[in-house]
Amino acid sequence: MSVDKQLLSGQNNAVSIDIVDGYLRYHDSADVILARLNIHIPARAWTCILGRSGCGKSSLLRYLANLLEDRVDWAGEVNTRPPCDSKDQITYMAQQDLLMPWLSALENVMLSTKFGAAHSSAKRTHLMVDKAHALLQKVGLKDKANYMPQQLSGGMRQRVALARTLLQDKPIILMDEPFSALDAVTRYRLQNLAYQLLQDKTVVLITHDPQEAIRLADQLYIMQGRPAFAESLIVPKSVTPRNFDAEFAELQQTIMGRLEQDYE
Ligand SMILES: Nc1ncnc2c1ncn2[C@@H]1O[C@H](COP(=O)(O)OP(=O)(O)OP(=O)(O)O)[C@@H](O)[C@H]1O
Repeated sequence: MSVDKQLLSGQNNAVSIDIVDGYLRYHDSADVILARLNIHIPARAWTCILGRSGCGKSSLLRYLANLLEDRVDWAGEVNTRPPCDSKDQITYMAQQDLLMPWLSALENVMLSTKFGAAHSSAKRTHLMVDKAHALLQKVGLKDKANYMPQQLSGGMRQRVALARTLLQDKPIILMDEPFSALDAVTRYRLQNLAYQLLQDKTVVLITHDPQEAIRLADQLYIMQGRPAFAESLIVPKSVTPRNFDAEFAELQQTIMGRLEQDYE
């Protein structure tokens, strides 16, 4: 497929990840953070991960995103299917929007195109600008393309970050509490938007919010213990994003019980 066609259509290659017997320890600490960690992350589905503060959720995500590089000892397997270099397949979206304050919303969405731009043709650049505008429209910020981050609300900034994530068009999206700093309604709306826009992606969402996890999860894990392992919980059969019902409430209660136990 030509670069232009790829840009227009998206890569659309589905990738699943299996973590087998994961073990993680920071070089500068004697504490083992993760051990015997087994997680199946299916392609084109949402895998949500909960766990007490400090259990190692971000460490796991950052390791998968290749952000910990030489700072940890890792043992165990991370198998992607189809086999691929996960570095090329992953976009990481953090709790903080990480927008560059000196760039406009549009330029922030296009940030990834600045790297390796040496080979960019004028046609490709033009195409990316069009695509960035189209994505800003999708996230409801069509009229804010030239706004600077400080002129946008927290929810708007996270929508710019979402558009930036989409522009990269990688099959795997790792989200580390992307909605946690937002008020309840903005969070709810952004969950729906992200769900809608990331339907063909393999998504891993770390959250502290059991309701968020239950609304969105096709696969749900709780990390617990010291060092932490992951337990899979069965989610309701209803379609996501789920509405609140008896099954939802029951699972929420189960999760709260597990989390509470783990603080003891
Ligand atoms: N660079 C580091 N060196 C040593 N230990 C670290 C480092 N970064 C994090 N840790 C430790 O690893 C453990 C897991 O941290 P991590 O941020 O992954 O937890 P978390 O589950 O994401 O927490 P939270 O939910 O509060 O964000 C913590 O005990 C933390 O102190």
